Amino acid sequence: MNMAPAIGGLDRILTMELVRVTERAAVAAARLRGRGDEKAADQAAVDAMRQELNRLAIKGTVVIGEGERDEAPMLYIGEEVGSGKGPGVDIALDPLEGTTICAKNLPNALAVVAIAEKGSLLYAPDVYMDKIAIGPGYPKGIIDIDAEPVENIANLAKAKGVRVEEITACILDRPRHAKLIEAVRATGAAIRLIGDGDVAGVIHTTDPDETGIDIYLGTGGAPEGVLAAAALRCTGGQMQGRLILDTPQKVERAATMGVADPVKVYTADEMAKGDVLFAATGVTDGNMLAGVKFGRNFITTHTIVLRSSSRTVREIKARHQDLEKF
Ligand SMILES: O=P(O)(O)OC[C@H]1O[C@](O)(COP(=O)(O)O)[C@@H](O)[C@@H]1O
Repeated sequence: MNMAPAIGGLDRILTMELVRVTERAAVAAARLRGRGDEKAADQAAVDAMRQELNRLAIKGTVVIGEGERDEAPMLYIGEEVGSGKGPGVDIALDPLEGTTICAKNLPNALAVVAIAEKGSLLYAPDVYMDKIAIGPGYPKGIIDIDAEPVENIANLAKAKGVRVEEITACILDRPRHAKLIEAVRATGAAIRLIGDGDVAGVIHTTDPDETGIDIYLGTGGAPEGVLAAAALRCTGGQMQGRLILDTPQKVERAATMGVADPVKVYTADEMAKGDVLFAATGVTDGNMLAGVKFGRNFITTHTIVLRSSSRTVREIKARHQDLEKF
């Protein structure tokens, strides 16, 4: 008997179940923090996440995953997960978002998963995506991926009621962003340059008082873009993303995944439709989530779990005493 009726599409009990999925992946990765071995940490997170996903009462298909089938044993695109006894759902995941961050034990590595109704997530190929994002509470239309940074930042400062100098933009520290960085600095706004981890970068815009980040700008992975969009759908922020399909092969590949217009600008609503559940657990300490702590008698994890249909934001700090399970 199903005790928890589906409200807004997905069974709400899944929201809490999802926490275990990212908790386990985060603990597995955290055991390999700071060891300089990206691959080992990623594999540990993948194995732990797969094990927990397979306990969920869903018929899940990984649509945003760790690459193609031939790259197994990673959680590949098209892999079926779950017990097979529940509803069919789309799953976007990154068992270790920020593999290098974890290997160096730097801030903001996360274990991340999003679940949506079948056919609701953008099937993004593993290409780059141009992204712009701000948090909730601003009028629609104040950011535009095609506008100059000066315009987006001025609009945001005005809507926030602060001076441009009091705005902070988060940008991945990459040579490809040299012009963008110059343009943002020319506005007078501050930049937080991050080495990796733009899912966290986008999510940080949803709570500027806590994180100090007002806007995310720049180019990162498209799969990470869909994951971030899923989070923003739940918190009410605004995001735009455009796939960078700069070769005929990429255009063709995207077309086989259902992308008819190669230059389309997707909003968060278009990248993650319907009822969406999202969970992220800190692997390393970060601006929003604490990393995994290994104590004498228990392991501590810190997770946010979000749901779009209710806009609920839950923060779960868990003490895991049954250490055998980890
Ligand atoms: O390192 P690149 O090629 O600039 O790609 C940027 C992407 O890599 C990341 O920084 C880290 O991704 P991984 O966890 O796969 O290492 C993402 O957050 C970001 O979207």
